[in-house]
This record gives sequence, C-alpha cells and structure tokens, in this order.
Amino acid sequence: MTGANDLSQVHDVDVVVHPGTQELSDAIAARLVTAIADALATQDVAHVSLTGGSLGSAIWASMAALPARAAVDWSRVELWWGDERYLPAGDKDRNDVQNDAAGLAALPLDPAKVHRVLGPDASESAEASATAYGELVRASGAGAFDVTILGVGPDGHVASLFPGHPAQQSTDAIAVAVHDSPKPPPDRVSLTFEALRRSREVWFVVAGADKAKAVANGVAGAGPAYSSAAQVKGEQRTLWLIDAEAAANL
Ligand SMILES: O=C1O[C@H](COP(=O)(O)O)[C@@H](O)[C@H](O)[C@H]1O
Repeated sequence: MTGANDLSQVHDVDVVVHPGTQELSDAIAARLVTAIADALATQDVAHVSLTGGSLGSAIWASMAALPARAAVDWSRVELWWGDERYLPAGDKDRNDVQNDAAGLAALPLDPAKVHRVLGPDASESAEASATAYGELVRASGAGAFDVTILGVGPDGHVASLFPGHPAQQSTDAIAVAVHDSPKPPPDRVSLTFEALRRSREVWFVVAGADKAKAVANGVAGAGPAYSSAAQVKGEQRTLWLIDAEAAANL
C-alpha cells in the first residue's frame, strides 16, 4: 500500500491513512480481494457485510477497475448489508442499488448469495423485514462475517445505528427496524451491534474533513451517545481505513 501512513495500534485498533479518497478506495478494494481470497482458501464461502454511503459505493468502482479481482471466485462470496434504507427494491436511494450501480453488479456473483434486505414492496413493515433478515443471517450459518465494512457518518453512526437513538439498545436480535432516523430516509433496517461484532475483521472506511471528529471519537472509544462506531470491534481485528482529511483530529 504505497503512500499509506500506518498509525498501528492506536487505542487497540489499527489505523491506516491514505492520502486521498481515490487512493483509499483503491486500497480497500485491493485489501478486500486479499481478505476474501484468504478466507476462500480455507472455507467454502466467504461472508462479507457491505455498507452504503459515499465510500461504500466507491469501493465497487475501484473493484471494477482492479485486475486482481480475478483472484476471487465471486460465486463463493456471500454478501450482506450492514443496513438498508427501507425503500422498495430498485429505489435509487437504497444502499444495494447504489453499490450495484457503482460496480458491484458487474462482478460474477451468485445472485442467490447476495442477500438484500426486503423493502416495503416485499414485507409488511421494517420490523418484519428486520426479523426476516435476522433469520436469513442465522440460517446461512454465517456465525461470523469474515469482513464487515462500515462507513461512518459525520455524527458517528454506523450501519443505521445513530448515536443516542433507541435502536442502539437492541441486544436480543440480529437485525432491528429503525424509525425516525436523523438522516433520511426515516425508516431503515440495520444489523445490531451484537451482529456487527460477530465479524472476524471490522473495517471502518471514512474519507473527508467532515468526518474528522467522528473518526477521532471512534478511534478513542467514545461512548454510545457520541459514537456508534466505537461500539463495534472485530473479533480478530478492527481497522480504520481513512484518508488524510478524515485523520486530521488524530
Ligand atoms: O445512511 C447511511 O450513511 C452511512 C455513511 O454514509 P456517508 O455517505 O456519510 O459515507 C452509511 O455507512 C450507511 O450504510 C448508510 O445507510
């Protein structure tokens, strides 16, 4: 990772800083290829949980341009989403739609292994969608995700778990319905902290000066009223993959 500045082991997490958003996005795509190929060397399938947001989609544009993506047997990759906006299939504001448009759809994935959160066109409520998604995670035998990728909002939210929002407190489920989200749209479905923590590696992916405070809070381990990101750690590794602007307050 040429040009990366490794600030390893700050507060029991690893922080890697790349100069700008493009370098960061390209590096995450390359890292993901390696992580998936490693997992597939010893497992039948690799489970990866994806994120929406700006960088969450930029990764797939980088992947589409990365020759090394051919090193992965994508038909053995199970994809999940850490959260989804509770909107009908195909809505341009859904995370999966934005990821697909950025480049995800171009990969030779097995559609049966791409697990999309049901929207209002296919479920009675966000609660019903969350229950169905949780059951799907459980039934898949995922047990733990190999990699969970999480964007972080300027307010410190990850997936659709917003600091101080009641959905943060859901402890008895894999996925939870979120209403009155401070960021539109108001209705969402999110994996819970408990589910997100069942990840071998958690990667926070963050770019931009407007995220510098959220990154500092997350890396420092701030409480849930200030940072949802700080409540999630990987079982083996927690990585902050950020650009120089986002690192400004470290
Ligand atoms: O609404 C969401 O926002 C976050 C972060 O988005 P960004 O555009 O500020 O990077 C994203 O991680 C989450 O998946 C999404 O639903």
